[in-house]
Amino acid sequence: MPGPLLLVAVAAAAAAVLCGLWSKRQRHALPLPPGPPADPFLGHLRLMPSHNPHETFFEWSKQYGDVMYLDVLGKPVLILSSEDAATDLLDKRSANYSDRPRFPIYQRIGWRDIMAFLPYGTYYRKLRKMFGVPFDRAQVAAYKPIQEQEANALLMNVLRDPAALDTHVHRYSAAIIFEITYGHRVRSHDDEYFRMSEQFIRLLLDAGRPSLLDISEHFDKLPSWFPGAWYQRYIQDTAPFLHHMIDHPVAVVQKEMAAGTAQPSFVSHHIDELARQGKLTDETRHDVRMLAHQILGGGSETTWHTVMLFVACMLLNPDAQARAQAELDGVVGRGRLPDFTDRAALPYVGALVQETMRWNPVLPLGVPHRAVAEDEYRGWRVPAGATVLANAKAIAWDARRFHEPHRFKPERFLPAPAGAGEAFPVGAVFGWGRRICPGRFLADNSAWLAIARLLAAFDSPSTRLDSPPIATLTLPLICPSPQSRVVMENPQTYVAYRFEKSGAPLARVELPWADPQEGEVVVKVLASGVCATMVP
Ligand code: HEM
Repeated sequence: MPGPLLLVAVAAAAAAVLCGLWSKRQRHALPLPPGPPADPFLGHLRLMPSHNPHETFFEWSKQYGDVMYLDVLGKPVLILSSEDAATDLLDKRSANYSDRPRFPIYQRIGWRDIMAFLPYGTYYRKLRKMFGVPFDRAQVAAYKPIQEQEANALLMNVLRDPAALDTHVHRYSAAIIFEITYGHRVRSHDDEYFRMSEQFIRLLLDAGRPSLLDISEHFDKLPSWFPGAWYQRYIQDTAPFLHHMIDHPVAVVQKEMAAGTAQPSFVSHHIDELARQGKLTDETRHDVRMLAHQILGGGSETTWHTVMLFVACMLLNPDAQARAQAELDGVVGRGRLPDFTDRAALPYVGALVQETMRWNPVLPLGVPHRAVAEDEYRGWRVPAGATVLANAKAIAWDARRFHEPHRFKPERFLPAPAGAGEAFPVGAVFGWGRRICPGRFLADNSAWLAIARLLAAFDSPSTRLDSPPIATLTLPLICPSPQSRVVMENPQTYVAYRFEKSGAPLARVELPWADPQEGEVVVKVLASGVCATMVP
């Protein structure tokens, strides 16, 4: 005879199973979230925008709401266009929404084990743990000297060749990553690693951005003549190069470690640690290689685009630039460059960095998540396997959270009464739940430093490139004394100096303020960068 406790347990289990079946059936009967009218066979395929899908989704969300359903060749896609919906599903229910859809192109070019594209599971969690510690909030402080050194190189490069600003900013973001990851210092634009990262970006751009079609489960089944079959060449071109890019730098670190010349780095740390634990195998070496490559993939282009976006924002919003420069002048003065110790005293510059990130999120649809099991949300059914996209642009431009969201207004993030006290949309910028960007603390420091120093040293370089220099100075490139005293020839006009040596232009400096008074300008060429001071 079974005891009463066992009977109760069996009855409870049966009830739970029946309840589960019943609620599953009931959930299955729920309607799908709203969306534009679909074709009976192709679903929304023909409506799918090939360019800037986030803009189209943003427009659709005004009609269909913040939880929108699309069907792409039978694949369910959910678009979340509000902070509430994205937080409810991707943060609060992240046990179900931390998976990724398959990325067939990426898998074929060699990114099978790239953490950002891995399904949520044991292997992903292992890699995320290995990735996490060196980039947590406290640990990233160790990288500040690298960021400062590269910010100085950025200023010098902009000074020498302002027209190549984009390349200089790319070098800044890539060089930080290369030194942290492989202990490799980028010393020139011809650096082998920097060239590799340029070629990598070119390949991505040449091939075009993978579209929503590429994340479809059906991608593998598409014939090569199918519109958009450019991927065939893309895979051919990219795979061997990527292989080299993934393997080579780690092989170099291992050689240097054997020779005792390796600089401390993410790779050397993990190899040492694995060896110490007796776990250094081909398999774990592969993990380290893929993680190291992931740091560049996740961290370089995003930071580069953030800084370039800042330049665009300054060209469009000179008042915000002037206000940030006034704050820098007041706190830092003009005799040195800002550094991390000034950060807390520069609230407007901090808000300006945040507003740059909000105004045009670098990843406007984030990275897709995937619902593992069927779910119910606000009375709608979310099918198992649905791709879930958070529309960062719609969230960052939500008029219920941000006043005049289309306008660039750093002060929105300043606490009242100085500003509107609005909350920075972390999710829209850095993602959600267990998949939130693990490089966000490093990224935040890199973006802040580059922006603060560019503001301190230059005044919209790209707008002033065409201004003819009004004074030509002859200075050696590296000044023998740290200070060179220069008298301005025409103080009323905009200041642009060309440094020449033996008649050949070496560099041109544009001083960071627009209306100098009459007097002398002291141009300091410091080991740590360039700055200039007005002497009344
Ligand atoms: C301003 C710069 C950056 C922005 C805007 C940014 C943004 C993002 C976003 C939106 C995601 C997707 C999160 C999600 O799935 O919900 C992501 C993922 C990721 N980011 Fe960043 N990121 C930046 C810099 C970095 C840096 C510097 C690193 C490396 C040090 C990095 C490494 C990664 C990795 C590894 C992932 C994948 C995480 C996962 O799937 O678990 N990112 N990032």
